[in-house]
Amino acid sequence: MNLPDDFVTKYQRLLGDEAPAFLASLTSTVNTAGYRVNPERKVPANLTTAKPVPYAQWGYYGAVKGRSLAHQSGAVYSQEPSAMFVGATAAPAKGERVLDLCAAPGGKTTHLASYLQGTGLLVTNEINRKRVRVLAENVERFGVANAVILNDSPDTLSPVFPDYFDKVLVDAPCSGEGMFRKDPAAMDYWSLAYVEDCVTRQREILTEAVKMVKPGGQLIYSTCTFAPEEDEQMMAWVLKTFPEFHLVPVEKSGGVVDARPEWADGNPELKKAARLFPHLLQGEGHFVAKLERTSAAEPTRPRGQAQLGTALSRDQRQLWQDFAQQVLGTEALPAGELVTVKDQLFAVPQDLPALKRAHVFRPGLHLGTFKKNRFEPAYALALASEPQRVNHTLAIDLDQWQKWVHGDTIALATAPAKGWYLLTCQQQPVGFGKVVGQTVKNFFPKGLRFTVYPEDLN
Ligand SMILES: C[S@@+](CC[C@H](N)C(=O)[O-])C[C@H]1O[C@@H](n2cnc3c(N)ncnc32)[C@H](O)[C@@H]1O
Repeated sequence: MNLPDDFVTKYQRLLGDEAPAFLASLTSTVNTAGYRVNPERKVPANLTTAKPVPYAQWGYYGAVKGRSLAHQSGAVYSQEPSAMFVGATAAPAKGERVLDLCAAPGGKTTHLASYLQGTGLLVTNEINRKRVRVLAENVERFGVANAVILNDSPDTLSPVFPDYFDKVLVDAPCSGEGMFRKDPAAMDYWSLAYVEDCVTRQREILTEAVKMVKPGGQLIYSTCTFAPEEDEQMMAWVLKTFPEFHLVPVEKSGGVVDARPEWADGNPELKKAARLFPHLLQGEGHFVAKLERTSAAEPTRPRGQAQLGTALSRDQRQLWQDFAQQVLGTEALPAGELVTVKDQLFAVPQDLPALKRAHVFRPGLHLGTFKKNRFEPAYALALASEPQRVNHTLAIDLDQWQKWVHGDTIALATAPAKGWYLLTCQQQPVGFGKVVGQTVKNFFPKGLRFTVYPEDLN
C-alpha cells in the first residue's frame, strides 16, 4: 500500500519523531475488527469471551460473520474498535433526547440506543437517500424501538428542533485518513484540497448542529481523519464562532491521547479532545471532542406536535388489538402512539415537535401492514421484541434458521395452533412466521434473504 506523498510529507512535519511509527502502522496488516454486543438481548456466551475494548462498554475485539445468527438477529453489531469511542464519549443517560445527525450506516446510532435502553428519544438522520435505507435496516436489526429516522439536511432540521436535544452527535463526513489501512480506496479521492472541501462542509453542518443543542446540553463531534484542519482547528473555530460552547474533557484510557493544541491556535483547552492513533492502540484513526452549551440561555420551545401519520380506523384498531393481545401479550406491547402511513402501522415515540417539512423515513417502530381484513406483523417489531415477554413464540433450530433466512418454508414435527409466532433461534428473535398445520410460512423480508454456507457457521 502506497500512502499519498502529500500525506506522508504532512505527517512527517506534524509528528516529527513519532512519524515513522505512525506511518508504519498505516501500512501494517494488523486486524482491527471489532463488534459490540446488544445489551437488550440474551447474548450468546461465546461472544463475551473475546478481549474487551477497554474504553467501550459492550465492545470486543474480533470479527463476527455477517451471515451468522448473532448478526441477523441483532445480538451484535460489527464496528471498528476506535469508532466505539465515539458512542462511549456521548454515553447518553436513560431518558435523554439524542440526535445523531450524520448517522448511516448506524454504528454510532445503535451504540447510542444501547445506552438509552428504549427510553427517551433517538432521532437518527442521514442526508443520503441510499444510505438512509441501510441505516434503517441496521436500526431495525438491532431492535431499536424508540428511534425516528429522518432523511434530511442539517439546515432543514435545525428550525424543527431549536434548543431541543440533550446530546447531538456530529460524526462528520471527513477526508477519511484514519481509514486508509482498513479501506485503501479512501486514498483514491484524498488530496490536500479534499481536506479543505471537508472543512467547508463540516462548518456548514456544525453551524446547524449547535442550534439544536439545548442549554446545558452537549455536542459530540468526531471524525475518522488525522487532518488537524478537520479536528483541532475545527474545534478552535467552533469555540470562536459559538462562544456559548466550551470543551469538556473527554475521558481517555486504553491508548487514547490528548488532542494537539499546537496543531491549531495553541489554545490549551483543545487538549480536552481526544485522538486515537493506530500506532498507539488496536484500532483505526479517530478524533473525538465533547462541547457543552452554557445553560444560562432560556431554551426556545419547538412549536406544535408531530403529525406523523393518520389515526387508525376502527377496523384497523381491532385487527391490531387482536394480534397484540393474542401473539404479543400485555407485557410485550410496544410503547408510543399508533399511527398509519398508508397501510403501514407504526408506534411513534411521544413528545416529538411538529416536523414541518422534514423528510421522515421511519416515524417510529414499524409494527406491520394492514392487508385486506388482516394484519401482517413487521420484521422490525419481531427484532424489537423480547422473546421472554411474548405470548406466542416458536423455537427453531439452526438448520431451520438457515431455511428461514433463505426464504423457505419450515416443516414442523407437530402442528401448533394456527397463527403468527415470534420465531426464535437459540433464544434470539429472528422474525414473525405464520404457522399453518405443520408448516411455518416464510415472512423473512425478501430484500434481506441470504444463503448460509458451512463456513458461516464456524
Ligand atoms: C462518517 S459517516 C457516518 C458514520 C455513522 N455515524 C456510523 O457510525 O455508522 C458521515 C455521514 O455523513 C453524511 N453526510 C454527507 N454530507 C452531509 C451533510 N452535508 N450533512 C449531513 N450529513 C452528511 C454521509 O452521507 C455519511 O453517511
